[in-house]
Amino acid sequence: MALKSVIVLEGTNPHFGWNDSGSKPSGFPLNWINGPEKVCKSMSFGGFSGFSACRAIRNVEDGNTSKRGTHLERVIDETKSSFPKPLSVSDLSSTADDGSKVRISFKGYPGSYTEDAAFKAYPKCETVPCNEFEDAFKAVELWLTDKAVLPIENSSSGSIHRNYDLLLRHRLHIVGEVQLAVNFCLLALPGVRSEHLKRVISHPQALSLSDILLSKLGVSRENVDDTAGAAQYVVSNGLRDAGVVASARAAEIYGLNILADGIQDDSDNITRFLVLARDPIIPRTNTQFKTSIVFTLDEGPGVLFKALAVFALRDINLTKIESRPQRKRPLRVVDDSNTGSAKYFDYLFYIDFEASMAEPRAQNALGHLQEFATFLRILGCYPMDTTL
Ligand SMILES: O=C(O)C(=O)C[C@]1(C(=O)O)C=C[C@@H](O)C=C1
Repeated sequence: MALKSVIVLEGTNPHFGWNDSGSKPSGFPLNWINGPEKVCKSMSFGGFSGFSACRAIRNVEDGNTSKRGTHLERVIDETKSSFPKPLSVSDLSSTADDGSKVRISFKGYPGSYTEDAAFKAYPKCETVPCNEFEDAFKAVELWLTDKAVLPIENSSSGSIHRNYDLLLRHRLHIVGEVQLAVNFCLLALPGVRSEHLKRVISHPQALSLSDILLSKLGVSRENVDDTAGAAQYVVSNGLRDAGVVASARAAEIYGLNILADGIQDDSDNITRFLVLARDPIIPRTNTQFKTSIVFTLDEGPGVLFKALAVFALRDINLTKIESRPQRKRPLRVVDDSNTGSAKYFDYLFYIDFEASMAEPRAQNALGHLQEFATFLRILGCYPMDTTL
């Protein structure tokens, strides 16, 4: 697959000169990290460039929905004439605007759990394997794919921090989430039995979450980038002393036998994935929506308490809070005349809350937060995945 060089303009969504050959992905992951990293400097809602979240939420009066609809709806209406149409919730089907299949980039090999998540969201999608998470983002930004799917947290091992950082560094929008019950299998080449295994290869998370069985087998563990990549590696090198922790679908794709099924230590092993796109979807209220934001605060007693109170005051349920170091400014030096200068770690706070940006209470909560947040960006407003 050849790559055309394109210019990326921030905040607009022109169709670039990418010529889609229509060919199926070869199965070899894409890898082309070479452009300058784009760092988010300003706060914006969705893809509506020129309209900051500050502007979108500040002028909204509590509970005020005029005949013309909410302020946010007016902003969207005003924006329609000059910008491409945002994706709608109905775009969570398997057809793109031009009727072709949705192309989804993901990190890993065919047969990985992330690819399973893409198929759960878009059963007929065409998946595009990538070498790195960043490649999956860039594939969308360069119009090579329509969407990207990436893991964000696991019920047992917690957050995938790298992807929180990438969400901020790139300007894609969260347009959906997928919750997947991850069922690990122990795989090996045909004819190999578990007592022949000296080592087991997989993604570090898959190995650590299958600790009970692997300890019983007394095998050594070898980390690779993804579960399906481990299956491919064992097959292509004909390794008869090595097992793999991966999915039943990976066993089928690479011709491995399943020696044990459901080997995860916790029977409830759920990974949550995000679906990202160039454009946001229009927030609605006819189904349960979630909104994801990232913000920073000044130092001071109770500032995080105040930030969280803007949601509690409006009866908005928080489903996730994560903090990450501000890599651009990891330390804040504060001059205190009594004790000298103090050094604080500076954090970004990521919050998911259960409300749609079409609801006044969500707009009001963010308007309130904006009064004391030093930075605020809405990462996306999207339908909740309530299925497993
Ligand atoms: O290796 C894979 O198959 C993946 O899709 C990645 C990933 C992850 O990074 O969290 C996804 C779910 C599994 O729990 C293990 C690994």
